[in-house]
Amino acid sequence: PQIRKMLAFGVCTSTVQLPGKVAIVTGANTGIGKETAKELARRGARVYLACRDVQKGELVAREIQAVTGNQQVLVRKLDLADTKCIRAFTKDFLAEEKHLHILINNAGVMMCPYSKTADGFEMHMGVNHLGHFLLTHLLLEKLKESAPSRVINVSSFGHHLGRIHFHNLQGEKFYHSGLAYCHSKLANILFTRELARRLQGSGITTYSVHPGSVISELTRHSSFMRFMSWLFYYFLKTPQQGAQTSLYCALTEGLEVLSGNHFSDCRVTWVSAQARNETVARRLWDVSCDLLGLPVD
Ligand SMILES: NC(=O)C1=CN([C@@H]2O[C@H](COP(=O)(O)OP(=O)(O)OC[C@H]3O[C@@H](n4cnc5c(N)ncnc54)[C@H](OP(=O)(O)O)[C@@H]3O)[C@@H](O)[C@H]2O)C=CC1
Ligand SMILES: CC1=C(/C=C/C(C)=C/C=C/C(C)=C/C=O)C(C)(C)CCC1
Repeated sequence: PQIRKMLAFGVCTSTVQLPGKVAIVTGANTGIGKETAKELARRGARVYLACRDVQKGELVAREIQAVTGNQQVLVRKLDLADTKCIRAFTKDFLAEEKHLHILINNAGVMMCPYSKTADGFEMHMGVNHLGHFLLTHLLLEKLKESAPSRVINVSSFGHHLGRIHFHNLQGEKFYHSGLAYCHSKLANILFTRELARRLQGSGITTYSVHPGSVISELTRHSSFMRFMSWLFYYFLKTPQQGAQTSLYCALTEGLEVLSGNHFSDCRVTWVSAQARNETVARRLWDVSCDLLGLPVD
C-alpha cells in the first residue's frame, strides 16, 4: 500500500458538492467506473449507472447507496455494442430527466478477439469510440440545457500506439487486438478535441483522461496482460486511485479554459502527434456520423 500510495500521483482535491446535479457513468458496475460513480454519489449527485449487465449494476447500486447514504443511484441498461440499445437508453433518460450535468464515457473493452458489434463495427472501435460518440450526440441537447456541463472521455496512454486507418476502420483488412484497442483510445482523444472545438461557447466542456495503470477487469481478454498486472501488482493503481483524474475533470472549478485537453494524474498531459491532427479529428467526426446515420454538419 505504501508503494502504491507513492506511485499514485494525482488526487482530486476538489471539495465541490453535487446536490441537484445529474450524472451518467458508463461501465459503472466495476473498476474505475464504479469508483467514479461512488464519489459522485458521495457528493450528492443523482447518478445513473449505465451498464450492459443490469443485475451486476443493481448490486453495485445497492453497495454505493449503503456506503454513501445517497439513495439516488439508479441503474439503466446500456450496451454500447448495440446502437438500438444506446438509442433506447437515451430515449428513456431524456423522458425521465430534466438535466444532465456530467457525462462520464468510461466503459471500455481491451484486446478482444476479432468480433463485431450488433451493427457490424469492430468491437473496440464500436464500443470504445462509436458507442460513446452516439451516446454523447443523443445527449448533447440535454447537456446544453443543463450548462455548465461536462463530458469526460476515458482514453489511455495506449493512444500513443494508435492510428486511424480510415481504409480499415473495422479491422477487416488487418487486425491486432492490442493495436485495435490503441486505435479506439486515439479516437477517444480526437473526438474530445473536435467536440471541444464544436462546443466552444455552448457551456459544455469536454476532457479526455488517462486514468493510470489500474488493477481492473480490463485485462480479461489477455492472459499476457493479466500476467503483467499480477507481476506489477504493487505498482498499479487501485480503481479508486484510477478514478481520480476523471473526477478531477468532472469537478474542478475553473477547468473550462482547458476544454479539449488530455489529462493524466490530474494534470494536462501531452498527446501523440496523431491525436493533435485536426484534419484527422474532423474526418473521424464525419466518418463516425456517417457510420451511425447521424447528420454530418
Ligand atoms: N485499467 C487500466 O489500467 C486502464 C483503463 N483505461 C480505461 O478505463 C476505462 C475503464 O476501464 P477499467 O475500469 O479498467 O475496466 P473494467 O473492465 O474493470 O471496466 C470496464 C467497464 O466497461 C463495461 N463495458 C464493456 N463493454 C461494454 C458494452 N458493450 N456496453 C456497456 N458497457 C461495457 C464493463 O461492463 P461488464 O462488467 O459488464 O463487462 C465494465 O463495467 C476504459 O475505458 C479503459 O479503456 C485506460 C487506461 C488504463
Ligand atoms: C510493464 C510495466 C508496468 C505495468 C503496466 C501495466 C500492467 C499496464 C496496464 C495498462 C493497461 C491495462 C492500459 C490500458 O489502457 C508498470 C507497473 C507501469 C511499471 C513499468 C513496467
